[in-house]
Amino acid sequence: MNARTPPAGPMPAEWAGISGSRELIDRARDGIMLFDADGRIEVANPALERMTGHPAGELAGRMVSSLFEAPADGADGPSPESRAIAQSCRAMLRCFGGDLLEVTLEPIRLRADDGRELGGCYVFAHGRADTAVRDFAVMVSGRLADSRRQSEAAQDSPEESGDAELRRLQTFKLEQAAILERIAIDAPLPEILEAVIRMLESYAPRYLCSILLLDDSETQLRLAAAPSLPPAYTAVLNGLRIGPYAGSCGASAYMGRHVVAPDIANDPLWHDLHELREPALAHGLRACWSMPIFSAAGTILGTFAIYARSPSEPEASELALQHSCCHIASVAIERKRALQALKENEARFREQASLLDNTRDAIFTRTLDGIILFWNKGAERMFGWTREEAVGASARDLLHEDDDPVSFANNAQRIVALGECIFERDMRDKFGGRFTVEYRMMLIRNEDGSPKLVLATLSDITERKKAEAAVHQLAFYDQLTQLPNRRLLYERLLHASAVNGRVGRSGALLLIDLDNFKTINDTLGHDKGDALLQQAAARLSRCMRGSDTVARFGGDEFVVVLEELAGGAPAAAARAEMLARRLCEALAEPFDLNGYEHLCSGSIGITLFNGTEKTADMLLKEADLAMYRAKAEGRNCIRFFDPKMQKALNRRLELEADLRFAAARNELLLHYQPQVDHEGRVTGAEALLRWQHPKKGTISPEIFIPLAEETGLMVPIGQWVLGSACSALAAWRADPRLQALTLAVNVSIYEFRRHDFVEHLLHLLARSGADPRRLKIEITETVLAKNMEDTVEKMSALKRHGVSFSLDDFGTGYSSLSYLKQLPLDQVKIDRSFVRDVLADQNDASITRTVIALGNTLGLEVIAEGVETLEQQAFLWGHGCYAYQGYLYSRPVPEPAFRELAGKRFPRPLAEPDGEN
Ligand SMILES: Nc1nc2c(ncn2[C@@H]2O[C@H](COP(=O)(O)OP(=O)(O)OP(=O)(O)O)[C@@H](O)[C@H]2O)c(=O)[nH]1
Repeated sequence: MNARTPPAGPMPAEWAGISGSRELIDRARDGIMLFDADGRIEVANPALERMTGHPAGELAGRMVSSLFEAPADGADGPSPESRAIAQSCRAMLRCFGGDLLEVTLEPIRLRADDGRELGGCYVFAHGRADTAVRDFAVMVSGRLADSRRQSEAAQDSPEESGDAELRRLQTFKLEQAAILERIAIDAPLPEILEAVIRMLESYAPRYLCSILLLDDSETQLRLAAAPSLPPAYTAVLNGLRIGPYAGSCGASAYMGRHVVAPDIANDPLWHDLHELREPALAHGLRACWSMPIFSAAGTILGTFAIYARSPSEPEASELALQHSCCHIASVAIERKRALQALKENEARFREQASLLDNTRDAIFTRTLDGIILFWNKGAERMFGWTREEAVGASARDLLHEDDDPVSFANNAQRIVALGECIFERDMRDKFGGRFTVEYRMMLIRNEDGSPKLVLATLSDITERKKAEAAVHQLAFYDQLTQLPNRRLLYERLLHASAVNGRVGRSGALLLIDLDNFKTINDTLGHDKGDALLQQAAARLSRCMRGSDTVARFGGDEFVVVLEELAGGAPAAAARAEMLARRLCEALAEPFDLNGYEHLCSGSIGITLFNGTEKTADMLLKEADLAMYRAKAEGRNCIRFFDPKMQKALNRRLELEADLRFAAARNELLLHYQPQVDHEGRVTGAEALLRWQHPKKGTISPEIFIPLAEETGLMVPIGQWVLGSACSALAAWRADPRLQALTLAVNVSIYEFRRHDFVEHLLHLLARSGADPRRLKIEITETVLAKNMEDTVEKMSALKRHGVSFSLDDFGTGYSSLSYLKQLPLDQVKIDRSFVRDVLADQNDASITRTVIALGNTLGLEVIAEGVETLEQQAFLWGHGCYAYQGYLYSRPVPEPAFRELAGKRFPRPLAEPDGEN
């Protein structure tokens, strides 16, 4: 009791036996008053005083009616409708200052059998009255009424009857306490319910009781306890269907209220229930009062019935007892069911935990601070820590999260922000073993949404990672050297270009080709070749920074990609060259090929890049071009790709493409340059090839002839030239000015080397109708360099048909006299380079003289080309050269112009100029 709250007046004598009653009244939340038969307040509890504002102790002694605004039934306020317990009703309470307060009133009025008022108890509440308080008030009021009745009946010996009642009550209380204890120790429910019944039956031996429980379908009642009822009756009672006319219990459970059948034999509720009524009556059960057992939530759990052997209705005290028993039964049933639910939950949890234990994955939960709360068997297997060791420990220590604190801090933030996260991580177990996991974290929240804990699921993906790595290794690495292969190189190159472009830096691509590597394979064997490639790869790798790539491009070629070289292009070039030198030096160290010492070198081509303008293929082509230059310039050296080189290359490629179709498109044509004798007469012409390009105009033979030679186009072009020359010669036969002229045609070594060259030429001559004696084939010294026999044979064969031969560019090569003697030549031609400076350069003059002398000695005609001045002509004439060709007479001209020239007479040579060299 509150120290400031004074006791609510003295307790009437009858109340003294009900232990704890005063305290319950004083502590009740609801207002309680007890009044005597005159309607005078005996006790008013502190709650009532607080409600009404009346000073403490002031209510005791006042009339109940003074507290009500409008008493409904005359003197003492609302009149109860039943004999003892009326329905609750609304009432207006008069407060201390005169204010009115509307309350719910639970009236418990007590009357004697003759209808006399015995006083009673009122419970006031703002809402519904507390059922415990109400039950208590009912019980206390019942006891009070009984006690008053008995004291009236036994006026003579009040002490005696008071003592007996006190003992019965004490026994009842003790039994109640014992039952509560059994509930607390979780004794079986049937046992407890039986004890409740026995408690009432021993207090009131004239009664027999039963407890029935509503089944799950909520349509039938099942027998829970009825120790004193005849088994033949309980057998029929068990399974009783509830309903408005289903006997006292069936109706009580159906309607949810106290149902009294004062005489079973005549009661309408029992009327149609023969199967139950007959055995009841047969066993002497005449009255049945059934009360619903409510749960705390207000649902019906079952019924508690009291049977009497004679027709009767319950006294208020009996009702109070029944209430009390219902209450205890309700506590027992609810507790049992709660325990059952708890056990089922636990079993379910254990089952789920065992399922979690059966998975291969490690599953654990941790607080947000990282304290481990749950740790499954998978986690034990994965980490080596037992559940006992792990639960309560810090995940940070157990899982070595400090190895990577930043990442764990990030993940902790992510999980709170996003609710879950997945990542891969290398982990360590208790014994230091390492493995890789896929780590999934999920945030578990409280009902209000606040973070509660983290559920972690870890799958060991070490094997999968290894398999992936092996596949990756096969796909992206060279198996011999373990260097990145061509595929990975392309990726890195792409990445490097993109990065460099973004940051505005240059990168470099180096192509390294080992020099004469083939020889090692050929001389020492493939295994030594392999060993050299492996060692070379290792050396190249050692020279690299981590960010650079060295890849095996194929065969004995390696590619190095340098990313983000500092400074502009010149600095980048210098840096690339420095590294290339280092690479050369590294390769220059002797290699030990399983006991064989081998010296090796490499040729390196370098190109620079910036951004993604050039594709990987373009860069590789550039580096390749530069590398070939390095090879061409003696190997074991470094060359940069020069953009000019590329431009020339591109032009060449274009030209080559055009040249391929030039003949078919009629872009090729022959010009004719007259050849003149010392009398000034035209004796013939040299046919010179011209290419009239539709866009680029006339293209010089000095440009396109070497191109045709390099690209293999010389043969078809040469065939066109020969065919056209033959056609021209055939046409000349009809022109008296031309019919006696010879036509000189240049034949390249490529054509001449063809096995069917002779047949082909004869075929052209025959087909065109040209006179073979008018055709002069000009060959160069290179033709003579190889396979002399074949050359002589072909020349001789043609000569037999009248074709003559001139040796072009004589003196520029290495042809020896012995060659000249063997060849069936008709003419030698002095190269224009000697003629040009013949008057100014001693050497040229003496070579020219020698060639003329030689030709004359061998009986060969000598012709000089490039004759531009009369002085040159005079010199040549003076030294025995009687045939000339050059601008002095005419440039090469189209055929119509040549026809004109053919009849012309050019000036004869002058006398040899003075001061001959
Ligand atoms: N042992 C070995 N040889 C290879 C391998 N792959 C390619 N080769 C050979 O490597 C040689 C490459 O020769 P090239 O680079 O063309 O010629 P080289 O002899 O190095 O001559 P240069 O490059 O002009 O100095 C070829 O003979 C290939 O057969 C390999 O994996 N192992």
